[in-house]
Amino acid sequence: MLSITDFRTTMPTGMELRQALPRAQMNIEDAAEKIRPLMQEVKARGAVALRELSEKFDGVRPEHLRVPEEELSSALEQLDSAVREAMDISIAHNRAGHRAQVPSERVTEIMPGGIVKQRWIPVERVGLYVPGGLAVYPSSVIMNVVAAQEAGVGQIAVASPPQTRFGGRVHPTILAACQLLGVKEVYAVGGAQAIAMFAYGASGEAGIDPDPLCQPVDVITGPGNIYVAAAKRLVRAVCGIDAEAGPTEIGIIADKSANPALVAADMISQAEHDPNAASVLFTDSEELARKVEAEIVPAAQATKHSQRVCQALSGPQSGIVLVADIASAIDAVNAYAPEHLEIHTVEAGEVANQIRNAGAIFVGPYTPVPLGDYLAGSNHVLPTGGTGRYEGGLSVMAYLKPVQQIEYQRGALEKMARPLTAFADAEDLPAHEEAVNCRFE
Ligand SMILES: NC(=O)c1ccc[n+]([C@@H]2O[C@H](COP(=O)([O-])OP(=O)(O)OC[C@H]3O[C@@H](n4cnc5c(N)ncnc54)[C@H](O)[C@@H]3O)[C@@H](O)[C@H]2O)c1
Ligand SMILES: N[C@H](CO)Cc1c[nH]c[nH+]1
Ligand SMILES: [Zn+2]
Repeated sequence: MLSITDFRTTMPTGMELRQALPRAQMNIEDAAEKIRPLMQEVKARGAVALRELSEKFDGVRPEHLRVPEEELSSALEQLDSAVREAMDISIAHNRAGHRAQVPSERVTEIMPGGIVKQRWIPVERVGLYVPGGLAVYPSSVIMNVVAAQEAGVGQIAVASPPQTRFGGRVHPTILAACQLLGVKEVYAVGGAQAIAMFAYGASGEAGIDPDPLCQPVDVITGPGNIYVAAAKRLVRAVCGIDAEAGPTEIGIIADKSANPALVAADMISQAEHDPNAASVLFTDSEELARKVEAEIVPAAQATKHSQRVCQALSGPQSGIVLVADIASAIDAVNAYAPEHLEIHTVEAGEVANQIRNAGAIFVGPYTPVPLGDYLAGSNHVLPTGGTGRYEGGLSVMAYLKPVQQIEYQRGALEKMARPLTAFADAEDLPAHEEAVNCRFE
């Protein structure tokens, strides 16, 4: 079921290594070309286009694109008590984790009478995407909303696909999570069309919706399938986004001390998200590789979402990478930059310290990815497709702008007049020096 890439005798380096590792064939650029026209439709025709696109991609035409407030409150009233309790724990853990990320304002005295203040200002309005195609993700409501709230964002809007099973409404657990967190602006809009609605704003349909239906936002965050990730890439010129958090990936570094049943279970757990999900094992033990394959085949066939799990595990994006030693496994992982990385080796903490590129790192056999998906207090919205080489997971920083505030007194500016004149002369910008010198004439 899992393909084998054998680097034990020779391992490529640099660009060649990146290309030799298991990766999905469908790339985000191809997906972007497919959805570009539909995003222009939303920009031009607002709610009318949103309803047409829902019919085409979600198989249902939502009556209310903007979810009425009564739907939100009744969803929370009807929420199962065990799920409510789990959400409460997740919210508390995530609040603690995200509050600790908020940087404090800093004032630096550069010279007597001259200060630079580093401020962190939240953006005004954000659009948060919550997936709802093959599975529904109330946990992603918590991951997005708690991070935005802890950053101090004032206006929070959420979008999630309309569900055929619920007559074109957003899934009730997603609505309940929104209500629990005090989010009142929720849209039954999914996929790339939701990202377009947030980026460009959308007019309402005459006689049905308020007009405008949705105002444009400053930042869009949240996970989704390849079309959602591609749409976020396309709107980068008009608003901020978090990392490209596309189809899920798990990388596992394991040595012969690892428990093959746990490794197999964790690879299956993330494969169940999407047929395009990737599960890759990096190991220096051929014996472990054999045992994992023996565990994974029957387990993948028996699990509830067997079809998409088997498709994900046998696709070109998944497999086993055999390496000469754990140092080579670390190099291969750094070249791959998995969304999630689990470490099942002796001295797992030391291996973790050598990882440079991964969305989140899960250390030891008692820290499986599903813990981070729901309850660990870390964020599960994480970079995929190798973007973890230069982007991090969702945090309060996605919603905060660093702004420098500068204040010099007369004496400090006077001291800087001479060197400033020299700079302005060197750049042949005499009006710059005049703007300073005129203050002292
Ligand atoms: N990286 C992360 O942080 C992270 C976190 C959670 C989930 N995920 C990923 O989110 C994804 C959720 O995917 P999903 O499909 O279940 O839900 P989704 O909400 O992301 O996508 C569903 C939407 O996709 C659109 N769509 C479907 N087929 C299309 C097509 N052919 N062309 C254009 N648009 C199309 C539809 O509009 C639909 O509303 C999974 O890939 C999962 O692995 C990633
Ligand atoms: N593993 C996903 C991140 O890629 C997050 C998630 C939500 N629910 C279950 N899992
Ligand atoms: Zn998951």
